[in-house]
Amino acid sequence: MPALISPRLLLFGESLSFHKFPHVSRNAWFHRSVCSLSLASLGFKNDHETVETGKFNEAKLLNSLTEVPKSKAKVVRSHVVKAAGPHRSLEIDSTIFNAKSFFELGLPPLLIERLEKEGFKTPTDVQATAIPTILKDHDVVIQSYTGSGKTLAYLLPILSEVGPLKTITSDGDGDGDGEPGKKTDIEAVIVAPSRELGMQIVREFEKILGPANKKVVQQLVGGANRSRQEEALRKNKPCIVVGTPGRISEISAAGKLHTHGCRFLVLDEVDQLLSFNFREDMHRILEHVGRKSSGDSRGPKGSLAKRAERQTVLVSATVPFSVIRAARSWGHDPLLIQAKKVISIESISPSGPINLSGQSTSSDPSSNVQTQAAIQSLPPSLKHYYCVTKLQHKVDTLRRCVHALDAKSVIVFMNHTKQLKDTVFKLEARGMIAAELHGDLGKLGRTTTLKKFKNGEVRILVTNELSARGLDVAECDLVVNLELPTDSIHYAHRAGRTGRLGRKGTVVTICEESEVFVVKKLQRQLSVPIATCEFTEGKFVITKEEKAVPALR
Ligand SMILES: Nc1ncnc2c1ncn2[C@@H]1O[C@H](COP(=O)(O)OP(=O)(O)OP(=O)(O)O)[C@@H](O)[C@H]1O
Repeated sequence: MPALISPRLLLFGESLSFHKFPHVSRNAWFHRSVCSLSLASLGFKNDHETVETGKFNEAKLLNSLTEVPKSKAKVVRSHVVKAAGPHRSLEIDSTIFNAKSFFELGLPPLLIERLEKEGFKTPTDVQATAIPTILKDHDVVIQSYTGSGKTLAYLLPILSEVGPLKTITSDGDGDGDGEPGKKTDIEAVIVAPSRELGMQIVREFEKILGPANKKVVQQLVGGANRSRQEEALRKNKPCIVVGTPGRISEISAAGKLHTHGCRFLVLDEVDQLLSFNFREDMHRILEHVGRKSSGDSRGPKGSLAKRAERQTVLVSATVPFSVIRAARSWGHDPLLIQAKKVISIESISPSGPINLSGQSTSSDPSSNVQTQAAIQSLPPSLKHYYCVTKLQHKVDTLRRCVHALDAKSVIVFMNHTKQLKDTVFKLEARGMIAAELHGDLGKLGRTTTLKKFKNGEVRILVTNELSARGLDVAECDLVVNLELPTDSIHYAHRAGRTGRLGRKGTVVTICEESEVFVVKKLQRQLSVPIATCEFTEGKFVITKEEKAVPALR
């Protein structure tokens, strides 16, 4: 049971920003010794030479692969991302960034130039660990908390080897075929479970590639005109495609997408892509994209030799054991990459729950697969609360919650479309600017709503699981569960829509008395304190501050 540390009543007026609440770091709970691999065992040597130092700083990278106590972590700079439209800017905690530049990670100069132009100066921890590992041709699983920059962690190594920004090799074009400019096949396939996420990844690629190179990447998402996508493939000959499983496999089955020579296969939100819904399409993709690894685990692959196999990158904030199993069967000596750790997947026990730190698994009955998968998926800067109310008062409690916290950009999660529509209607009746986002809306409706929410025209987005994964709205400062998520994994992805990239964020679960036990269970499973709160007379009142008992002990 969670230990109650201070059953006191805290009062905060509207004038006080909720960002100023005392922050309880989760890091202490998760500080465990890890089975980190050395750089040598990963094959990191001197081949990432930099002009600045003349030599790749191995010691520095080794530091990045081992746990650094927070107090000793270097603060590089404070990153403040500009808010779109009338949004305010939320401050980013700079400890998420390690003291390292993209330059030191072995990325090519053209790519670094583009990164600088777009304002990306310093890699996040997971990027600093993932980029050199992927550049060394390893198959990987990238697991780090929501909003920690996992997209660039795989996108940058791909652009180092594919497209116009890549490293120039001796044959002049970087593809090792000795024929500059010749390209017949797709070189990277990125799969995402939703249309919105797919489009977001495309935009991230386009941002880095720059306006002149937009055609290098093609989106193949469902809900959009398929023949137009096929026409673009034929005309533009992109080397990277990003899409949803159904659309990619459809176009591939029609013979319009040639991926047999593909070098990179990325499955973003892989645990969701492994679900039953996507089974057939994923099967086709795995069979037709690149050449699967032989599974021969003898010795590392020659990094200079041209790869004959595809490199498989699996990505998610939540990694259940099914993902570890998948990585083993689809990859070659796969590695698990976390913010400052690299763990051999072979060292993770095949039986029982997965312990992401590489330790032996716990005998604690609470440490089941769900717990293990969701743990470490939440940004440490998030604060979690729950508020008990009657079913018929939920929307009113939501309104009071938004007012009391003075939240500017709110995502409200519900489970059923009908109730979701009712909530929007009620919020609007109370003078709040709200909009619905769910799968029943048409493509145009979804895009427009999302755009309005991102630019601040809509204050409250009422949605369902469609938006729980990957949606990146920097200025979202409050997530509300108006209906409970089904489990800790769903809670983690919902919660992760706020507190992006080290920003502060608040998650409030509004539930009935009979549902409190579920919140307590989530607290235990996620090992985060979820305090009880109330909203009275425009004030946010913490009625009980809880301290979570770590799930893994
Ligand atoms: N090094 C960096 N410097 C500044 N901004 C960055 C950096 N890396 C990523 N970002 C920005 O941080 C935001 C969050 O990144 P991203 O969406 O990749 O997180 P994520 O870990 O994939 O989250 P989720 O698990 O929710 O999908 C994005 O807006 C991205 O552009």
